[in-house]
Amino acid sequence: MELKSTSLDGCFEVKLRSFEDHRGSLTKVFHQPTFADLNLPLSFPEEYFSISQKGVVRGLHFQVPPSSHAKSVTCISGSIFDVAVDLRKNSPTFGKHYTTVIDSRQPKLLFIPEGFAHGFMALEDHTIFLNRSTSVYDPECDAGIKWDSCGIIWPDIPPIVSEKDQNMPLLSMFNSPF
Ligand SMILES: Cc1cn([C@H]2C[C@H](O)[C@@H](COP(=O)(O)OP(=O)(O)O[C@H]3O[C@@H](C)C(=O)[C@@H](O)[C@H]3O)O2)c(=O)[nH]c1=O
Repeated sequence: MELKSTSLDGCFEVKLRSFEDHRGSLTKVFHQPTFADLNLPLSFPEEYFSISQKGVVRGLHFQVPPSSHAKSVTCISGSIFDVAVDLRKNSPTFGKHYTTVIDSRQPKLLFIPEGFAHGFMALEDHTIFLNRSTSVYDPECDAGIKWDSCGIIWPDIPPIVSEKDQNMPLLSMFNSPF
């Protein structure tokens, strides 16, 4: 695993190691000693995957205090256009975003610290997104900002968005608790 900085302080890409042979491949998404060496969190009490068809947009999500958390996200089938938005009021990059394509065929993680919103668009049918969070899901603290309110240039694919996400507040109207 190899850490790469992004334009947002504290948000990292982590290149994953794959072992390939005639059967296929094996890729590690978590290795505790390596995460410790890279100064990344070691405890991820909730982990899940979602399956999306091409064009599905999920986000931009986060949990507010006292249940805010960091995330380690990746794509294990298909590919995603992944986005992190800095919501830390005192950050020089407040309101700015980082985007990257995560392709399951060239696997990498995006590590998103507390104080960020996260979202993605699935670029292929049957895309599988894998998320690990440093605290469990807390519906009381589950929050978001509208996916198209942050100046992100999304891929030119008709977006499929849930009603919940379509009704999220605009970034400009959002009073960040971070
Ligand atoms: C996010 C989440 C949802 N759920 C439940 C609540 C709900 O009934 C159902 C679907 O939830 P959502 O519509 O919020 O799922 P989804 O839109 O896929 O939410 C995810 O979006 C991406 C962008 C992220 O960054 C993730 O952290 C997460 O917020 O799953 C959990 O039990 N645990 C969780 O961690």
